[in-house]
Amino acid sequence: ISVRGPSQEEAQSIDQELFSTAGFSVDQLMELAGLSCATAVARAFPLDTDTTKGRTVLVVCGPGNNGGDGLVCARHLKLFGYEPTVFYPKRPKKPLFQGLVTQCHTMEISFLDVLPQAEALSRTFSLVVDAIFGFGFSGEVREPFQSILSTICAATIPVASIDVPSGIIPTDWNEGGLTMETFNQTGMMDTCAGAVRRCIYSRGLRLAIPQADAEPISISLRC
Ligand SMILES: NC(=O)C1=CN([C@@H]2O[C@H](COP(=O)(O)OP(=O)(O)OC[C@H]3O[C@@H](n4cnc5c(N)ncnc54)[C@H](OP(=O)(O)O)[C@@H]3O)[C@@H](O)[C@H]2O)[C@@H](O)CC1
Ligand SMILES: [K+]
Repeated sequence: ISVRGPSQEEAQSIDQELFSTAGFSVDQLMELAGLSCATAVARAFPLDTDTTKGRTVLVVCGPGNNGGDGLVCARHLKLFGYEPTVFYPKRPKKPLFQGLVTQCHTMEISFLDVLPQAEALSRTFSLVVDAIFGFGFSGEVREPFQSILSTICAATIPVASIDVPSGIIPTDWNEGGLTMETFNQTGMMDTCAGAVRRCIYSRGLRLAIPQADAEPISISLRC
């Protein structure tokens, strides 16, 4: 796999620019990001209506805005005909996130209290959407997310990562792109190589809002 994209710093500055000069709000951008990701998932993993499992998607959400993207993504996947289930172990007490959870409940999206073991997870779901960490991630992965990532990595189903595979610090990607070697250098992702090989990468938000005067950002993906 080889991915080229903006660095952590560039991604953060693009978002800051969208908030300030371009006048967008967080919930607007989050809605756009979640919809873009659901669209990318539907394209990469088309709905299989022949089996119950073919509709099932587990969306694992982290405590920041990447997790918010995941909640929006789950809602749109449901509208597209999938059966998303959400695992959201650490929930911020901000109205934005509480509203997103309420919206999922209203749409009869189930929430898990406990993440199943890798084998049960692979048997029950056709895909994991990884909305655990995005460009706000830093340092070593702390619990409970270390165990959660290990379980996801041990599962045999594909993983679709929103913004960036969780556990990766997206710096210096533009030098040679993000390669399997890069994944292997980042402790956590070492054990995840199998899962990463099967992941898609969606940075829908920044693709969806072109700026006429902006430097083009090249993103490419080969699996
Ligand atoms: N800019 C925007 O508003 C928009 C951005 N968008 C999306 O937001 C993403 C960036 O969001 P973000 O900045 O909230 O960071 P994110 O990656 O979700 O993680 C932060 C959380 O993770 C935690 N955490 C960190 N390191 C950790 C560790 N080692 N081990 C364990 N926990 C750790 C950290 O916890 P804390 O350090 O506070 O305890 C914090 O709670 C971006 O990638 C895109 O998907 C879109 O929604 C559009 C609007
Ligand atoms: K992610």
